[in-house]
Amino acid sequence: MAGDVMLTFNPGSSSIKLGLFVIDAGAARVLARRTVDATPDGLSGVIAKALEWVNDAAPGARLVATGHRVVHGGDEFNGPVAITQNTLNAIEALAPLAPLHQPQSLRLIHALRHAAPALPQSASFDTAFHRSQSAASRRYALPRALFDQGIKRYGFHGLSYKFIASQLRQKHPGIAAGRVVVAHLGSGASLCGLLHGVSRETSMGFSTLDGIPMATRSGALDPGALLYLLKQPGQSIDTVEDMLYHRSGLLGLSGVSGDVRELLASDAPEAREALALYALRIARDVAAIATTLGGLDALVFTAGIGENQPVVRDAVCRHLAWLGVAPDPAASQVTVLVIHTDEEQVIADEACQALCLSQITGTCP
Ligand SMILES: Nc1ncnc2c1ncn2[C@@H]1O[C@H](COP(=O)(O)OP(=O)(O)O)[C@@H](O)[C@H]1O
Ligand SMILES: CC(=O)OP(=O)(O)O
Ligand SMILES: [Mg+2]
Repeated sequence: MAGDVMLTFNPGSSSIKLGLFVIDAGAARVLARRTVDATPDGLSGVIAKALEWVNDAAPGARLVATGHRVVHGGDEFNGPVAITQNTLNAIEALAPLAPLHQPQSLRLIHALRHAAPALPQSASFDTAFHRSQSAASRRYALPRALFDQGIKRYGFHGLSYKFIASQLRQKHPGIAAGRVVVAHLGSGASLCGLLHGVSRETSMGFSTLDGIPMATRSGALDPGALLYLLKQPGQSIDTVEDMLYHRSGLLGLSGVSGDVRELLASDAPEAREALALYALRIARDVAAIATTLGGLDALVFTAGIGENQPVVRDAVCRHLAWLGVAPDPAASQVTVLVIHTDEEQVIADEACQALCLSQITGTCP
């Protein structure tokens, strides 16, 4: 096929999702998708594989741009940007704030710059969608100076929430105008409270560890427990960090797996307990976020677990019966929806915006 195409990279905690988009009149339409597993050491291999995939899936097409999901945009970025040396420096400075994700994006961006130096690249930030939150929602009850030093609740999964908000506007305008909690339940997981489609609260805070338990991450933890652990003889910061990011959550609780599918198939009582605790913690945070919103009109489930696991959805809904949520849509006062998320489409749309693609491709409408 001839024509112009764009490649998107969405490095998550469990995989890298690639998207291939046709660019037409400055807009992106999906052509193909692919998920690759990537260990940090093999990332340059991912670039070679991705470029080969573009040639196979769109033979003869011209690759005109790439877009990256970058998890942390800090206070620097409130929307997508073209990657230049300056923006790259700012993204690099934020890497310690998202140690599971940011270094992956940086390796991909550098490897692409090396492989295709003239190819325009853009960055789309998970944090940008939450910039609409009030200072009260973004503050920790810490000495005020720390907020000014960046110790605040940034929130993540913003590309997913942006997509869900746009789906609600298009397909459920009445709900989009109301009080909605979106549960993004993937390997990484968080909740977002939307008021009129705008983020007002989220369960993840300063880092991607906060909020509800995840596949291998702990979720919210008493800071006192962390201090205690760090003071134990022989304990290093690196071991505690590894435990919180890689050995906790559903994996740590069950001792079986971080994958909900394996937990559901397991007979181990620890697996059942892990799933029960997961649903309770999600429901507790939905209720907390509903308080910020002043009530709840709809609950939306999305991402790998949210979209595919009715057992988890039903367990969450049962805990929220007192709020008017029921698994059976006919019996529920609160609308319960399952909406497929598409972070790749948001990355592609934002790349068109950040890179002025209609100018690059000469197809200005
Ligand atoms: N039918 C399913 N298909 C895919 N993923 C599923 C399914 N059921 C549950 N999952 C869960 O979804 C997780 C992946 O979700 P995803 O949103 O792709 O996460 P991430 O972007 O964080 O890698 C897996 O760890 C798995 O536990
Ligand atoms: C921010 C985050 O946790 O992302 P993911 O769910 O893709 O790992
Ligand atoms: Mg993800």
